[in-house]
Amino acid sequence: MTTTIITDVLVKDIRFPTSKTFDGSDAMNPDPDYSAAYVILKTNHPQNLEGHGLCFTIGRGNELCVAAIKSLSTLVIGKSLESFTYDMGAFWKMISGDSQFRWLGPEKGVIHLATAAIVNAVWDLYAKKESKPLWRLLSDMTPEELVRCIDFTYITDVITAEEALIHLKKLENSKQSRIDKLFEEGYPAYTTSAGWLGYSDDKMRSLCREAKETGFNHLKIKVGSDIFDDIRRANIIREELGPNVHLMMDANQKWEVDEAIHNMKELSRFNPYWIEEPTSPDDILGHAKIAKAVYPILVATGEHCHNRVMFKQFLQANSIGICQIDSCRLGGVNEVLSVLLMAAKFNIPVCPHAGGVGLCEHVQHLSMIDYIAISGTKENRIIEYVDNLHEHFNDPVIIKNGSYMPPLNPGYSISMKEETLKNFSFPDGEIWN
Ligand SMILES: C[C@H](O)[C@@H](O)CC(=O)C(=O)O
Ligand SMILES: [Mg+2]
Repeated sequence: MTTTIITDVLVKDIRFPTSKTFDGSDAMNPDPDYSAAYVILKTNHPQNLEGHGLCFTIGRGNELCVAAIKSLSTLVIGKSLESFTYDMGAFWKMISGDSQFRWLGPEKGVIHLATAAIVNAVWDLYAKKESKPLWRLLSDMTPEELVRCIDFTYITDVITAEEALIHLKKLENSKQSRIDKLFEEGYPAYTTSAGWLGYSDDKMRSLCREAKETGFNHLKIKVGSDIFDDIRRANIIREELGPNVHLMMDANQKWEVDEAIHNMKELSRFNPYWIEEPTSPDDILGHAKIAKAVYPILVATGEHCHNRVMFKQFLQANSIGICQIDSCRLGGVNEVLSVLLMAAKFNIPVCPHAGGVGLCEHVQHLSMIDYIAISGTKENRIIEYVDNLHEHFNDPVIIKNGSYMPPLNPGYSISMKEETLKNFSFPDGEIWN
C-alpha cells in the first residue's frame, strides 16, 4: 500500500459578493458576503489526490480564518494520511488539542473554524483515497470503527464509547435497507431561499410559488427585524403557501428571552413548526425557558453552537426540539458524529444548518450517515437547502422533488472549481476588481 504524504497546504480567501443581492440576509446579518477560508491538502499521491475543506464566514474576518488555518497546517504537513486514518479519533484530538493552539479556544471561535476546515479536508482526502463518497465511507465502517472516530472527552456523563457501540450495533444489520431507501426517495429538504430578509415582497411571492412547484413542503423565513413587519411578511408567505406547507422561522439571535416568548405568541397564528436562534446562541437556559413557553412550536439552534459540550447541555436542559449541527462550526466530521449520537440518545431530530457557501454540499453526507447508522430514521428530519452558489462546485448537490439525492462521487463534495478559486479570490480576484 502506498503512503499518502501531505506535502503542502494551500489556503485561500474566497468571497462572493452576495450582499449586493441580499442573498443570505437576515435580521442580524443584513449584508453577508458568503465566504470561505478554503484549504487544499497537496499530496505525493501518484494521481495527485488532494483533500479540500473550508470554513464558512460572511465576509470581513475571513482572513483571520485563513491565518488560523495556515498556523494549524503545521500539524499535518509532512504527515501521512494513513497515520491519521489508522485512528481518526486520535487525529482529531491531535488537531483540536494542541497544547498551545488550544489556548485560543478551546474548541470555539476562529481556531475551531480552522480545525473544521482542516479536519474536513482530511476526511475528503480519505474518502477520495477509498474512492467513496464520504457518507458511504462512514456507512461502510463497523460500529467499532465509527466509535474510534469520536473523541468522547467531556461528554461521557451523557454517552460513553461503550454505550455508543451498543447503540450502533442495534442498527448495523439494517443499514442496507436504509441505503436503498435513500436511493429511492432521497433525504427531504426545506428551502430558505424565498425568505431572506432583504428580498422584496414580489420576489418572496414568486420564490414561494417556485418552491412549491419544485416539490418543497417546508419553507423557512427570516423574522426578528420588527414584529409588525414579521407579521406582514408571514401573512404574505401563508397566502402563497396555503395552510399545509410547513413554515419555519429564524430570528438569528435578535431577541431577548422574554421578547422571543412574546413575539412567538404573536407569530403562532401562522403555525410555525420551529423558531430558530430566538436569542443568544450561548444562552442554554434562555432557550429552555423559550422552549417551554412556546411549545408546541419547537426551538431550533446550532449554527452558532461551537462544540459538542454546548450541544450536550442544550440536550440535557430540554432547550432544543431540533438540533442544527453545522459542518464547519463544529470541529469537522468527528465532532459532528458525537453530536449525532447524543441527539439520537435524546431522541431529538437533527436538521443541519446549511445557509452558507458549500454547507449544503457538506451536510447531505452527515444527514445520510445519521439516517443509515446513527438515528436510523428520517422522521421529522429535513436538511436545509439554499439555492446559492452551487455552480461553483465540481460536485454540486442534486435535489429532486424537494429531496437531496445521495452524492456518488468520491470525497466530501466540497471541491470548488479552479476558475472560482481564481476569480473570487479576495482581494485580487477578477470579481473584486
Ligand atoms: C447569514 C446567513 O445567511 C444566515 O442567515 C443563515 C441562516 O441563519 C440559516 O440558513 O439558517
Ligand atoms: Mg439560521
